[in-house]
Amino acid sequence: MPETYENGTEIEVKNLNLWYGDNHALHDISIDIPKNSVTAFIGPSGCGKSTFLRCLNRMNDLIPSCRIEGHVNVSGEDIYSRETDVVDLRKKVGMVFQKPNPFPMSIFDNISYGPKIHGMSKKEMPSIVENALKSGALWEEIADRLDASALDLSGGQQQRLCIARTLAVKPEVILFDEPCSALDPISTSKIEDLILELKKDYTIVIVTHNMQQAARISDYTAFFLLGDLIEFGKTNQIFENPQKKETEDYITGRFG
Ligand SMILES: Nc1ncnc2c1ncn2[C@@H]1O[C@H](COP(=O)(O)OP(=O)(O)OP(=O)(O)O)[C@@H](O)[C@H]1O
Repeated sequence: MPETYENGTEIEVKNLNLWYGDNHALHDISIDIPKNSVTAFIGPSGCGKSTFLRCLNRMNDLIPSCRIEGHVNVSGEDIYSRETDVVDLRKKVGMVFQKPNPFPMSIFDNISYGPKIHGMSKKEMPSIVENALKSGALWEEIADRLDASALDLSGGQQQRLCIARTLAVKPEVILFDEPCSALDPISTSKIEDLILELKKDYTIVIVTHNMQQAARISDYTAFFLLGDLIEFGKTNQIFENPQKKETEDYITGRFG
């Protein structure tokens, strides 16, 4: 595991175990995720990537059979402590899902929804919406139709809207769960460019099935297999000089 990071550590996970009923799905995971960087989680289907990602903003709380042991600190805060307010946590640690999921309302209302809930001032809403759409690389395409339904946007635009919606509440971390798997190559490349831009201001963690994508956009890569974190390191080291045979087999396409 890398020891120190240029921008410091954003997320510290220690000895995290997770069960769905009797299924022990994550085994004693410990990892330090660097600030203002892109960290990719890779591994074959069912290895626990999405489950682990969801641990980082307590999305698994919504699954009744799920039990978690261990520690997760986000910018120094123990997110599984009794005092943690989950709504505040999910503001700090935003999430973008595999399929774009805009609300069935206007573009403007999609972006202003979160800021309103978090009590941001109504007067500032137009500038909050504009800034979020600019940061989400969507403003120029839709500035003249903020009242149109978000559902009329293309799939790629919807995904950038969902990213802008996450940015509008000013998170510190953004979790991406295979954000491009429903998108064409051009939309995918726009999202990848956007992620590279966003890492200047945010800590990014992305689950991807696409190893070329991990190699293109991530600074660090974690390889998971059957609920174990097998190897974690700088992306070029993981891809060019993996230390574990399982990583090498996966990277070179021998399985998975
Ligand atoms: N809601 C759930 N309830 C019960 N078991 C689950 C649930 N979600 C995931 N699992 C199980 O946990 C394990 C890890 O699944 P997970 O979806 O995290 O893997 P993954 O690596 O993200 O897979 P994929 O790449 O296919 O999305 C699998 O055995 C899966 O069946």
